[in-house]
Amino acid sequence: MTQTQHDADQDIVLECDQVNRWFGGLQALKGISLSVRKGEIFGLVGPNGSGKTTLVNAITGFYPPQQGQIRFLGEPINGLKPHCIAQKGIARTFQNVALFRGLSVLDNILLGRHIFMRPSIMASLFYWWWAQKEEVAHRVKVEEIIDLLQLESVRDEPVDVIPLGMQKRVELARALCAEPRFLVLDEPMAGMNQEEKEYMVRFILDAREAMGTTMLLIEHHMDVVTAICNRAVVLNNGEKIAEGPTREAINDPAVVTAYIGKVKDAA
Ligand SMILES: Nc1ncnc2c1ncn2[C@@H]1O[C@H](COP(=O)(O)OP(=O)(O)OP(=O)(O)O)[C@@H](O)[C@H]1O
Repeated sequence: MTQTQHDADQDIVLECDQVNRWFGGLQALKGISLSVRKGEIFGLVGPNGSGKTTLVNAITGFYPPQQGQIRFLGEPINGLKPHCIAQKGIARTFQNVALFRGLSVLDNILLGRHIFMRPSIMASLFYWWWAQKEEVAHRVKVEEIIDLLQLESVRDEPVDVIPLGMQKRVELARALCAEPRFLVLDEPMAGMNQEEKEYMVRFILDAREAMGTTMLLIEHHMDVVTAICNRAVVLNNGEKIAEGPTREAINDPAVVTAYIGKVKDAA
C-alpha cells in the first residue's frame, strides 16, 4: 500500500461495502460500495427510484441492509437501531420536512440536543444544579446554530407558519445541534425557489466550515451537486453506475443514458 493510499484510508469516515437491500422481490440496492472521506461533501445522485433514500435508510439504521457492511469511523454499524447510530455521531434530515408542528422554531432546534440529555428524571431531580448547568450548555449551542443559519427572526414562531425554505433550514439546524460527525442531507433543497436554494447552499458550506462536518448530500439539482460536492456516486435501479470527482461522475455516459431512459419511460 502506498503512503497516499494509506492516508486516504485513514481519512474514511463512512464506508459501505457490497450493501444489498431487498423489499420483497425488488432489489433496491445491488452491491453498493462507497467511502466518504473526512470533511468532504459527498453527492448521492440518481433518477427517481434509483435507491438513494434506501441507502441512506440503511446507513442510518431505518432499514438495515440484508447483506454487506456499513462502517462508521472503522466500526461496523449494521443492525444498530437508529438512535444508537445517532448517538455515534450520524445525523440526518428528511426528504419531507419532519418537524414537530405546533412547537416553535427554537423548541424544534433544541430537540436536536436530545441525544445528549440524561434519560433519568430522578437523576435530574437530585442533581438539579447539574441539570441546570447542562440546560445552559444546550442553549448556548442552540444559539450558536441559530446565529449560523440566520434563524433569529423566526426563533419564536411556530414552525407551521414559516415558509418551506425556512422549515428546511430549521431541520438543518436541528440536525447540526446534535454536533454530528457525519450528516446526511436528503434533498435539502426540494421545493425551493432559486433564491432559497442559493441561501441553503451557503448555509451548508458555512456549517461545514464552522463545524467540520462530513456530509452526504442527496440532491436532484445538478447545479447544486456540481457546485458543492467534492465527489459523487450515481445510482440507477439500485446499482452504482458512476463514481468520482463530481463533474466527471455526473457527466459519465452511463449517467446521461440513465437519465434519458427515465425521461423516455415517463413520456
Ligand atoms: N419501504 C419500502 N417498501 C417497498 N419498496 C420500497 C420501500 N422503500 C423503497 N422502495 C422501493 O425501492 C426502490 C428505491 O427507492 P428509493 O426511495 O430508495 O429511491 P430514491 O432514489 O430515493 O428515489 P427518489 O429520488 O424518488 O426519492 C424503489 O423502487 C422504491 O419503490
